Parts: sequence; C-alpha cells; structure tokens
Amino acid sequence: MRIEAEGLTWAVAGRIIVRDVGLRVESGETVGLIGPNGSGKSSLLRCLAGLRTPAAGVVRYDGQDIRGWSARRIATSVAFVQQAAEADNDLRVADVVSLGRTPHRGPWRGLGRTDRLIVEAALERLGLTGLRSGRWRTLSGGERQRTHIARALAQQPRCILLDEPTNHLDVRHQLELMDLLAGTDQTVLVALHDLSLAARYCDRLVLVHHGRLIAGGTPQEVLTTERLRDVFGVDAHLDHDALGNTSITYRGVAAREGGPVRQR
Ligand SMILES: Nc1ncnc2c1ncn2[C@@H]1O[C@H](COP(=O)(O)OP(=O)(O)OP(=O)(O)O)[C@@H](O)[C@H]1O
Repeated sequence: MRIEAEGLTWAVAGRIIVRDVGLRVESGETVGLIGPNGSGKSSLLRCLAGLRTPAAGVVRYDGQDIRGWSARRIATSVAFVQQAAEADNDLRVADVVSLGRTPHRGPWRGLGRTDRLIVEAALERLGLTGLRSGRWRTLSGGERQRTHIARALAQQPRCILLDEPTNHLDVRHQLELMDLLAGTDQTVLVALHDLSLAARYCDRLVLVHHGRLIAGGTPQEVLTTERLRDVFGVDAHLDHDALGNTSITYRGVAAREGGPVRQR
C-alpha cells in the first residue's frame, strides 16, 4: 500500500508541530524517519495513522483521502506501534497479540481458527512463543516492545508505522526486528534514532527538523557530515562504501558558535 501526505500540517495550542509535509512511501518500501528529539516524528506518524486531525493537508492510503474514515477502517490498512504503547496490566502476551485481530473481527467476537494461526505466527516471528502466557506486568521493556510489534503483525496491515521500535531491544533483537521490517512486503515507515540502523536497513530516509521534512533520499544522500552537525548537533565521520553501506563514527558534540569545544 502506498501512503502519502501532502501539505500536511498539525498544530496544538497554537504551535505548529508538523509543517507542510509532503511524503510518499511506495508499496513495499522501508523508509526511515529520522530527526532530533522533538522534531515532530511521532506527531507526523500519528497524523499518518489517522490519530491526529491535520490543520491542513491530506493523508492518502493508495490514493484515497482517509478523512472521515473510522478507526476500524484505518486499522485494516495500517498498524501503528507507538513509542510507549500501553496495554492492560493483567493481559497475557498472547491476549495482547490477539488484539491485533480486533479490526477484522470486532471486539466481542472470539478468535476463529485462522485468527489463532495468525496470532501464533506473529508470536513466533517475534520469538515470543515461550512467553505467550506471560503477564504483561511481569515483562521487560524489550518483551513488551516485541509483544506490541507482534500485535501489529497480527493485525495483518498493508502498512506498518513504528515509532522507535528498537529503543528497548538488545542488539540481537534490534537486528532481528530490522531484518523483519526490511524483509516484509508490507510498506514500512519507521522512526529511528539509531542512524546506523536506519542507514543499513532502510531503502530511503526522510529527515524531519522543526516539523519540516528537510531531506529525503537514499541513506547516502541524506546522511552527510553537514546535516549531522547542523541538524543533530554532532561531529561525525561518515563512510559510504561502494555496496551502499554506511558507517558512522561519532566524534563528539558539535561546537556551538562561541561555545566550548567538546571532543574526544
Ligand atoms: N499533544 C501535544 N501537546 C503539546 N505539545 C505536543 C503534543 N504532541 C507533541 N507536542 C510537541 O511537539 C514537538 C514534537 O514532538 P514529537 O513527539 O512529535 O517529536 P519527536 O520527533 O517524535 O521527538 P522524540 O525523538 O523526542 O520522540 C515536541 O516539542 C512536543 O512537546
């Protein structure tokens, strides 16, 4: 599914948070959304997931304006894995993942055989089969995060939006998740702070700064020493090899004009 935004603007309490964003993620692409803290990544993802009403502009799924769509209709197309997603404390892992089937069945109907198979497959893909009976309140941060990603997969959306899905994961689980996202046929837009992961796994990156989309393209095109300094405030050395891999060595916080130089 293609997901796009045109002239998208969202404001709260008189402050513009997402400013005139034009973005297009093609069917099957894995696109990384990068930008410093507070630049508007989560807000943009929420607008794209239909959770925020834009002040201006439009969000389209496969060319269709989603204005007026019900939450359920949106959820059959798009799954959103939020940063600090919560779930009822008493639920078991498998129950949380089963919630992903709700848009397809309605809240009060039990799971059918196909639903159960889909839930089992999602548990397995996130390595949660052994934890299926674990209680939510007993899970680690990373286990909760994987559970929410499994719920999103069980939803069988055509597009997955993820907000910092790797922040609680150990290195192996980070790589497994990124492999999964890059390998799926679904359209993926994923906000990431880890620029090396973003460069390694994403087909394209889009860079948000002060609510505006200021750059988009291949990781090699978007990640430059100038942007790392000007947008992220760090001095870094970038190596883009012939195979398209990028390695980033951070040297320190970029010196502010008139400020102290802090380098290691
Ligand atoms: N509901 C809201 N009410 C008031 N301010 C908000 C609201 N949602 C977001 N903001 C503000 O909008 C700005 C962008 O926030 P957002 O969470 O979209 O950024 P982000 O790029 O995802 O940040 P981070 O990388 O820290 O998660 C922040 O200054 C935040 O305080």
